[in-house]
Amino acid sequence: MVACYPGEARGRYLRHCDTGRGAALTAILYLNRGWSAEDGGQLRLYEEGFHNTQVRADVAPLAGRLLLFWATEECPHEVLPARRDRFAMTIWCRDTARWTRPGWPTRCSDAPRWRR
Ligand SMILES: O=C(O)CCC(=O)C(=O)O
Ligand SMILES: [Fe+2]
Repeated sequence: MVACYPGEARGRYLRHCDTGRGAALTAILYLNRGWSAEDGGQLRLYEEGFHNTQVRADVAPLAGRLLLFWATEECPHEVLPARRDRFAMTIWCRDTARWTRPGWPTRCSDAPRWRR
């Protein structure tokens, strides 16, 4: 999917998790040349937990930047208001093994964790 967040309307996407898309991983490629901090539109990542408001990181949507994160409650996120048109190409990577293999974790908190 390619999404455009219109700058004129201060396009944004409120805090959510990418659950319900049948995906294990979200992959986003940003397409915005010459993006600066004043343009807003950062992807704000929160600490794990749907209601957790602690900010983990703000990521600028710079052209060529590829961002990967779990499409689970482990990675709540939102797109902050953009002040110019903001483009992003997203692929939700499915993991069919999750549904077919007995005992496979259905929540990332049950799976082996990345070291931070
Ligand atoms: O464009 C982004 O940085 C994130 C978009 C997003 O969260 C989504 O499409 O679910
Ligand atoms: Fe999302």
